[in-house]
Amino acid sequence: MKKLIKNGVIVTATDTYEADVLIDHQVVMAIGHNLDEADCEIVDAKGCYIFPGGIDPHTHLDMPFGGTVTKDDFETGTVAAAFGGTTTIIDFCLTNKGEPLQKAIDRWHEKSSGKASIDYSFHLMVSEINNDVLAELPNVIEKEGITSFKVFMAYKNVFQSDDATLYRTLLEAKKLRALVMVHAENGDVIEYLVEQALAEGNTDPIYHALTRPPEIEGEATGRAAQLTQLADSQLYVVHVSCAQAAEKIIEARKKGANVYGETCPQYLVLDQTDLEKPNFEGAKYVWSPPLREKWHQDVLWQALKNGDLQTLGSDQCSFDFKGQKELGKDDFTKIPNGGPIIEDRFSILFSEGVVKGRISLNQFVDLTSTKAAKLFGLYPKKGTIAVGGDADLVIFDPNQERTISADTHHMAVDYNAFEGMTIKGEPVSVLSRGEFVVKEKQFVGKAGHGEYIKRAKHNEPYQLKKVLPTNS
Ligand SMILES: NC(=O)NCCC(=O)O
Ligand SMILES: [Zn+2]
Ligand SMILES: [Zn+2]
Repeated sequence: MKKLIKNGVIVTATDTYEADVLIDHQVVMAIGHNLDEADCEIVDAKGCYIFPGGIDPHTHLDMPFGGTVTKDDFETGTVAAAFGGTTTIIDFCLTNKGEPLQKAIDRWHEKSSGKASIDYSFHLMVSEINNDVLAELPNVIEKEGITSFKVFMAYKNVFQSDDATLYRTLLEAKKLRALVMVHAENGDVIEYLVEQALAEGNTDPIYHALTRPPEIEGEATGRAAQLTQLADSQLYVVHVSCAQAAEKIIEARKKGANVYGETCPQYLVLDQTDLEKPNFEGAKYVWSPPLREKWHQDVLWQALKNGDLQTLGSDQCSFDFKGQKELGKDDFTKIPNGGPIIEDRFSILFSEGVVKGRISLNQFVDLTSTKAAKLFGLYPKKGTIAVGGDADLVIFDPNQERTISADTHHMAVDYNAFEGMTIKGEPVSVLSRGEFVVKEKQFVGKAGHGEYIKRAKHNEPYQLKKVLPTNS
């Protein structure tokens, strides 16, 4: 059924204006005033903003890590994402050395197919470059529409690749017009610092942060940026946590390099002292890169405001405290890294960013949706509100307040890292391709509604299907 959203204020990355939105055939059919109401379900958005659906470019759902598997899968993770105003996620497909890339991609399709209630796509981890991989990569782009490759510079003996692999991936990505993503930390030095800490009997969660100092992230970010310039390629640095890494991105961008950066809500709001919480509670705050001293937050906010960092990912990677985080009770290196954030990414940025005057309303949309759509080949199908684009919309009440809690969140985990934090501004209703997924704060979507999206190449527009006339 056609829908007409009336009385709301549309906000895109560039404009803020009052207009109604007519939805049909899954897309935005018209934007304006006095639109034809015939056969329409009328949705009143009075007092609300209408935002493009959030795009979370960094999730790990149903992902094996450290001998366990993330608690949220494509079913629970996408329900929680929808409650939080996110209508598209891009998840990381992990690969194994020696295994055909297609096999890994098929495994990720099996994990997600029929489960997601919002649209999704994949990035592909590249851990080695050899003739088999080189032969498969064009197919990954053409057949699967996977146009971003992830290289880990950390997690030694698990995910970590060497510099030659990163450099060769950058060269290949330039040729194929894909975007290379890096987890930028110096894994070799981390391994040495970890060995030292354990030898001295330092096993508490805080040592996770102390063995991964910010210089280690800054060094790896600078190295990746330099290799990108050498290859004349393009780079996206995931989960930037500190001033040292942000500085390297700013420096590279000033030289005209195609280097982009993402940060995450945890680095904007939480800090290293959380790792010192008693009764092993610090384990709830183990991310890589780790939480930093509080002053880094100001640098990250400034970088978001100035456009030096372009996106906000959640890095959703959730493990229960009981039974999963507890694996590292006697040894911080065994604490599974990551946390549950997919649900609160959008509202935390609104509350801490827009409400507190750190970023504008239009920057909020750019950071949570538009820039990711542009960088990852989804724009203008997604990432804005425009005729012909998918009707992925968030009806957002800027005055509603909520206190974040594991008792009320929709993620599958037994804790929330932002427990007790009050946020202002909440999605009321969320639509994915014209269908309500969340209506008046109730989940009304269904597993399997979410479609796998084959993306366009880096910096190329997604070719929209022709919009059908409203009476067809
Ligand atoms: N970030 C984190 O701690 N866990 C997820 C895996 C990764 O992104 O490095
Ligand atoms: Zn990472
Ligand atoms: Zn991640």
